[in-house]
Amino acid sequence: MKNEDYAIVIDHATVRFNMASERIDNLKEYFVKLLKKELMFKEFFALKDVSLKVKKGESWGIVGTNGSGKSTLLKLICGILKPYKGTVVINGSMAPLIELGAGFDPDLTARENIFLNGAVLGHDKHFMQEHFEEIVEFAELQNFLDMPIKNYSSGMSARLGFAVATVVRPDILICDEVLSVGDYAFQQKCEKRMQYMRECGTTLLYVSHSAESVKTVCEKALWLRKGENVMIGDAETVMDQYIKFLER
Ligand SMILES: Nc1ncnc2c1ncn2[C@@H]1O[C@H](COP(=O)(O)OP(=O)(O)OP(=O)(O)O)[C@@H](O)[C@H]1O
Repeated sequence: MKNEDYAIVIDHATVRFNMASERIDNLKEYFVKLLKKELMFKEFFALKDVSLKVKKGESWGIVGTNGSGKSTLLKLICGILKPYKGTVVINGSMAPLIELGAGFDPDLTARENIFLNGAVLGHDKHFMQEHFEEIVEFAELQNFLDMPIKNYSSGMSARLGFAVATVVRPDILICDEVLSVGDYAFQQKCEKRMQYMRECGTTLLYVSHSAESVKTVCEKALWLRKGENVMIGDAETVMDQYIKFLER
């Protein structure tokens, strides 16, 4: 297979963080230690030698317990983090839904934020005007449009974020657990939209703690544990093994 047939190629990627190895209580203490070169760090590898090849149009679930490296992997793919070792190659436009409220200004109203978030995703004002009603309708927030986002609940922000990110079909849609804060009915609606996008050819990466949701939405899955790739394969098989591991 040629490289352009893949949406994402991650080759032996390692992500390293420097973590302070002692407690520092304030900024002054930090700078004194920094100037005296007394700051002690220890290395922490959030991802260790992970490889993944995602073909265009495939849908992948990424699973693992808390702290296993799922968000780190998504941030690596979105370019928020750079690999310490290894490489990441992306082919196509990307709509990342990674952190709740990312791309929103809390002091602006929902109406203003729709345009702001649209601009962050590369859509001009005219385009956003054209799709405004559709976004609001999907998010079901007609009555809250003139409220600042800081007064939104986490579920309401997630609705709006998902509605804006999926108004056009991106080549690659990346969904972290932002959807888990939505209520059941909205999660079902998002699942349906993800399935529809998948049918239209969008490549999907989806982090979820719900095995059922991953099985419904994804054909493939990657299971991470302590930053390492435990299992990779079709979603049914990986999820069954993962559930067995959780139930031990
Ligand atoms: N900026 C950072 N600096 C230091 N360590 C970090 C940083 N970001 C993440 N980590 C560490 O990397 C590890 C993986 O974190 P990550 O957020 O990728 O886990 P996760 O699988 O998404 O977890 P969760 O299910 O809780 O969301 C954790 O141990 C976390 O503490």
